[in-house]
Amino acid sequence: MKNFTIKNARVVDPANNVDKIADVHVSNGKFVSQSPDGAEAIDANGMLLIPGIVDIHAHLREPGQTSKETIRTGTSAAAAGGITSVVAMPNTVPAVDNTATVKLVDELIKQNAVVKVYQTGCITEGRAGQKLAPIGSLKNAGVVAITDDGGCVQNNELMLNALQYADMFGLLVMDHCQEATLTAKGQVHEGEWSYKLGLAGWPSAGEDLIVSRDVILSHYTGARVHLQHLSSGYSIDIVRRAKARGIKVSAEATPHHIALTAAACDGFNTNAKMNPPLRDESDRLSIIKGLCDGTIDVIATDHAPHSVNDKDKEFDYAAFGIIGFETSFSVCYEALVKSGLMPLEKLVALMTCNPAKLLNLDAGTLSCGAPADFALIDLDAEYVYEKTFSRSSNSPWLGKKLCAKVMQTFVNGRRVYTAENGVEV
Ligand SMILES: NC(=O)N[C@@H](CC(=O)O)C(=O)O
Ligand SMILES: [Zn+2]
Ligand SMILES: [Zn+2]
Repeated sequence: MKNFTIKNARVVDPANNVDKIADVHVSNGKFVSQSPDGAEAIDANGMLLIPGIVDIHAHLREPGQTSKETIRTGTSAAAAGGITSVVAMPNTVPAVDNTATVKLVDELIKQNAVVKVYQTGCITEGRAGQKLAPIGSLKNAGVVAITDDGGCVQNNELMLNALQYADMFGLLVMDHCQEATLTAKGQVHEGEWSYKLGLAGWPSAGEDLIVSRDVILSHYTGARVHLQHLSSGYSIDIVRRAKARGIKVSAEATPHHIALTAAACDGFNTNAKMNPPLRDESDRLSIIKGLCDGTIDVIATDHAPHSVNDKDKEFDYAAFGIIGFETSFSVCYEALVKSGLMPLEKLVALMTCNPAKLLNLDAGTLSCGAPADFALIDLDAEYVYEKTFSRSSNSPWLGKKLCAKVMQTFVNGRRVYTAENGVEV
């Protein structure tokens, strides 16, 4: 299927301000302006056609934790979610804190990835927060950002140095914002549900402190900083004010913090246990306000697979994190667009061109000459979320009814997924 035209789709391409019924032409893996020679016609029948989703926060677990996920299983799940570019976090075993590991993972990606995968490197050696990783070498080896995700650099001087070094190399620092003394023992958001369940509380002040610290350091150094998976309403106020002052800060939110609150932990549901925790309805509404007014730039899944062994235990002992690739678009569409809170074009921007722009990736648009990465979605479909291509099944939406189903996903003009036949490698 080298040359083809998708006909009669509702094409939404926020990078080009497009929302109309149109034909989309593909030749040799790229979007082109006219129907190419010998093009096969594919009737999309009014389905939604969007640029492939760009997910800048995900855990693929390879190397080291392949019982939870592999690059093959993780990227298969991504394809099923309409995601064509994935940015992998470096908290693998070993952690991606040196060039040799970047090269090893690159090989694994080349051999196994179903969609495009970009790597991040660690801020500190072994994510231990003691000594900077070789940031310049990591950049030369191809990482697109650095982060100690899963943990947060507590030492302010080290973080200041990280921002300065990364800036010299044109690398973005992404931070998992969490002050250790306030959060180390936390299980669920401190409030109604920590009291009801009798579990250790996790105050949002732990996030707010580091968000403030990072804003201050970004202001001081002039370096960019990106705040991962924000969960606290007050954090979003801090980012809003920082942006108004011209500080180079960006932020992301996850589908679960957009759609759920701590109430999902009722019954000690470990599939609602994650880092940072689900919080109050007021926090959820602040996140949505932040997405609508541009304070939060990006939606990213924080796809975090964990095996049944890691999850099916007492709440205190269960691992933090949920899978999110396959449900991301459906969950956000329902919470944001179907609810009338946000136009479809805005949601698509938050999931495609905004994240691509943040990391300067050649993705997120249907522009002529761009790689033909796109997804076809049936907005009217309702379905029960059951099977998962992920090796793990730690999702609060398993067995639940969702809407807006990804029907087909294309990478470089090649169909890699259909709802009918699954992943085509
Ligand atoms: N989000 C999570 O709850 N867990 C992530 C780590 C992280 O994103 O902080 C994981 O690697 O399992
Ligand atoms: Zn994190
Ligand atoms: Zn993460």
